[in-house]
Amino acid sequence: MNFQKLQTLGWSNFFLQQLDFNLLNDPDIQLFRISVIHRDVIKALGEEGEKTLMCPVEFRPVSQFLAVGDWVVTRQTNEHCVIETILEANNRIERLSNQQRQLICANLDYLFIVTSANDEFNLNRLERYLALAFEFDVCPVIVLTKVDECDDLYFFIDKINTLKIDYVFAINAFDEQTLKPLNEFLLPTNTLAFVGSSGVGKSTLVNHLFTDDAIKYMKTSQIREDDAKGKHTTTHRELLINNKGVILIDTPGMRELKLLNAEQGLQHTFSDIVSLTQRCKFNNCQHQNEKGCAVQFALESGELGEAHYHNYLKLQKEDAFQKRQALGAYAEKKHQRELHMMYKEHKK
Ligand SMILES: Nc1nc2c(ncn2[C@@H]2O[C@H](COP(=O)(O)OP(=O)(O)OP(=O)(O)O)[C@@H](O)[C@H]2O)c(=O)[nH]1
Ligand SMILES: [Zn+2]
Repeated sequence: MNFQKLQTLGWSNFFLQQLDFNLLNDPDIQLFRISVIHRDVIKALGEEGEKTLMCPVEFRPVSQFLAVGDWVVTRQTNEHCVIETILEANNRIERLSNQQRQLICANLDYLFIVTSANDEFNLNRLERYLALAFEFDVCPVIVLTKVDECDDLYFFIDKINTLKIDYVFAINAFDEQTLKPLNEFLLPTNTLAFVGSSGVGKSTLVNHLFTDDAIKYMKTSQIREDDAKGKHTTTHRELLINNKGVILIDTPGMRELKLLNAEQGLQHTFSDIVSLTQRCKFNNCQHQNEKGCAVQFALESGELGEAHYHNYLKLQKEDAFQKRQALGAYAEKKHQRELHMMYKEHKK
């Protein structure tokens, strides 16, 4: 096996230790890093480039067992290259979708959390992204974009500093000088992913950080697939390596992670209920049997549909649960960090 080649794909001793060494002499055995998961089509990068893999039934549904960025051991049969083992990952980002966990990506070194120095900026949202990074054990890097467009940079920086994060960068994507400090993360075999709201400048940043070659590579990395109906659909490659050897994971799931910020979405989606709650007699109304509850009144009069209301309650509960879970891990990590700082100060 050509481990040198595999290392350029992010292979490390952590994975090597998991291998059964008898397997290494078996000519039918190969190692791959998953590069695309599109419905049932799984592609992966290995010693000899990209290959389509077969996923056996015990690893289905795929989204619950396998993520882009995972390492797998495969066995070549007459017809297929079949996944035999999924190696334990350094980390895996997942989310709950219809009560089921869904894997999004695996084996990240850094999660770039992108936000912009304008109205989009929201400390709450940043906290939820950080919570996600800490929950799944990925090192967060906060990138504040569009600093060229704001008057008071320190308004934003001061807020970000309250989060006590090691890596914070303020950039103008079109000013090379401001991008330079990011080079410390752009090392060969590092795997990165970007999250952040739409329009904050993720693609712009990726295009700048990943040199011209990589952009061309991204543009030409469309893959044509036959879907079940025999039609051609186009997917793009979800794990990319630029000419410096930096690895980028960009999956649809990663882009949709903004859904984590469900609270605002809920308020928006159920604005009719939210405005009803503002008409309740008591500020702390639980909308159960309280006197003067506008919600109960609207339910009784039929102004508010039962199903609509129950859907709101259900989603609100789910969101609160996810937030508690995530913030729990975040609060814990923040606490540990503060202890560590105190300890360091003390030693000085
Ligand atoms: N002035 C300024 N504009 C920027 C900067 N970064 C990005 N932009 C602009 O912001 C707009 C949105 O940038 P995108 O890179 O498409 O944002 P995105 O986060 O990828 O958005 P989605 O693809 O919707 O998720 C574009 O018009 C960019 O040119 C910056 O640092 N300064
Ligand atoms: Zn009420």
